[in-house]
Amino acid sequence: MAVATIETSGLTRSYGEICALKPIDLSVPEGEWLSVMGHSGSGKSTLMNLVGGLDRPTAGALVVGGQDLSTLTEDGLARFRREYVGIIFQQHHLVPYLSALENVMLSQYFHSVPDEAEARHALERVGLGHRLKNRPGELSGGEQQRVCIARAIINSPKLLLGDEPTGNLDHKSTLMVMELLKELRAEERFTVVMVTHNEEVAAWGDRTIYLTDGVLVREERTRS
Ligand SMILES: Nc1ncnc2c1ncn2[C@@H]1O[C@H](COP(=O)(O)OP(=O)(O)OP(=O)(O)O)[C@@H](O)[C@H]1O
Repeated sequence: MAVATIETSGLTRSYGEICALKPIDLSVPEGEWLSVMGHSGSGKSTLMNLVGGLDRPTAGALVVGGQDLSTLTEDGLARFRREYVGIIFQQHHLVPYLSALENVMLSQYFHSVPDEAEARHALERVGLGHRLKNRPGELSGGEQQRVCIARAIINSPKLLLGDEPTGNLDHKSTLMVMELLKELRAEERFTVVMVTHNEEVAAWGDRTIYLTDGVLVREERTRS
């Protein structure tokens, strides 16, 4: 898989009676940073989960990096996620009794072979070279989120997904995390899809789409 383009056509996801995502046509070029906004329950996470191969569409076409995700087997989807996608959640999902370094190495374990030097380097890149041995409970919210970023980028994903990654952070930590993501993206050129409730966070992207009740109602270019 060479490039992280996303192409959807009539992409739909229903949960029984609930149509979480009405047919959506979306085209995200390689390297774009797309922000996804909308009120609670508008379908933001549903869309993010689909493009990240964490969920399957009910109908429509979904092609990411040239792969039609709707036709992949469970194993194929798992491989897609492993080789292609990095995810940062609002809840950190760090293991509380493991150090920052061990948390990053744990994710390597699922992708390939744990490599301490590589994990250390990833933590240094997010400015945590001095906090390797600390457990999540000993780190600030912003630092914990930076461990998550190290974990997400360690396998050089082509697509980085964020589900409210700064939702629990104060203004200063939010700025630090966004600045860090911007720097990493300038170096690695990955495509970003970031769900947020915060206009200021959305403005870090190139383009913002707005969902209402599962419908893409509006889009805005945030940067030239
Ligand atoms: N697994 C599920 N089973 C049933 N309904 C679901 C499921 N996941 C999401 N939904 C429903 O789909 C709709 C869209 O949910 P989604 O989580 O995508 O919204 P969201 O915009 O991300 O909301 P929030 O900002 O609150 O996280 C909601 O009505 C939600 O209740």
